[in-house]
Amino acid sequence: MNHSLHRPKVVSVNSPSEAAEKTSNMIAEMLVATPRITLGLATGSTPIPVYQDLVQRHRDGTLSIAEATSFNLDEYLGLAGDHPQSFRAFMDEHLFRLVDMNVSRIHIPDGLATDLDAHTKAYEKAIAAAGGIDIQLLGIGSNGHIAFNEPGSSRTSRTRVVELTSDTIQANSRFFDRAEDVPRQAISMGIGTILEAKRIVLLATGPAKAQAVKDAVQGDANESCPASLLQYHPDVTFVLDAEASSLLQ
Ligand SMILES: N[C@@H]1[C@@H](O)[C@H](O)[C@@H](COP(=O)(O)O)O[C@@H]1O
Repeated sequence: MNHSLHRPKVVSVNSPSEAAEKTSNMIAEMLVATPRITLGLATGSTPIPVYQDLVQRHRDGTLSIAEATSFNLDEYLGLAGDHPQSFRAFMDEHLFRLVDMNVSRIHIPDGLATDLDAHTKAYEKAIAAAGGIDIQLLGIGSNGHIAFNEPGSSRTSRTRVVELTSDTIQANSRFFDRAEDVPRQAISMGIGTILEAKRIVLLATGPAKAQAVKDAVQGDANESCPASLLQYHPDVTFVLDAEASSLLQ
């Protein structure tokens, strides 16, 4: 494990759409240079314009994702992949069905897995067997969470079942009819898993992310802000719009 701290690179632009474009450029450039790449993918509202941009490039004939392998960060426990609020359904809707990805190389935790210990260990093994993640896309929760690694998650955590905090349940309730419908648990890659990606790009937009971004980039690296633990990785880029970067000094 890497024990030295690094200052993350910050790319700050004006609008959310420019931030998404910078992010999709990084991913597309890597895909064009190395089509057999392994992508780490994220859900949430923030990456939607990144996926739209990748889909557009595919439609324009300038990008193929056919050779790539992908691993998503997380999935709600208890939701089937075809449940409309599952992260699998989100990815199908925003990316997988709209590009030429090979379904056999798409990986996302199974919210209905029964032997969770075996399932989470197999997920880690599959990442390793694919040669590790070449570029991991991340968003950030307003409490600093990455994937579903809530405050208090260890730097060495691996893919596992996690409890969601009430702020996260509240924030994600906008996708559900009622807050009571939001699952209380999820399967999430760990921080240790994420830190093994060769390169990490975290996209954050909007004022609700400004404090978490400040804590992650300029605060101490500790478990109270999980994204601050990215300071242990030598190649992290935060791509921010003006609002998300507004508290950085
Ligand atoms: N597990 C996901 C995270 O991967 C994501 O970064 C976060 C922020 O989502 P949004 O981009 O919608 O603000 O939400 C969820 O909790």
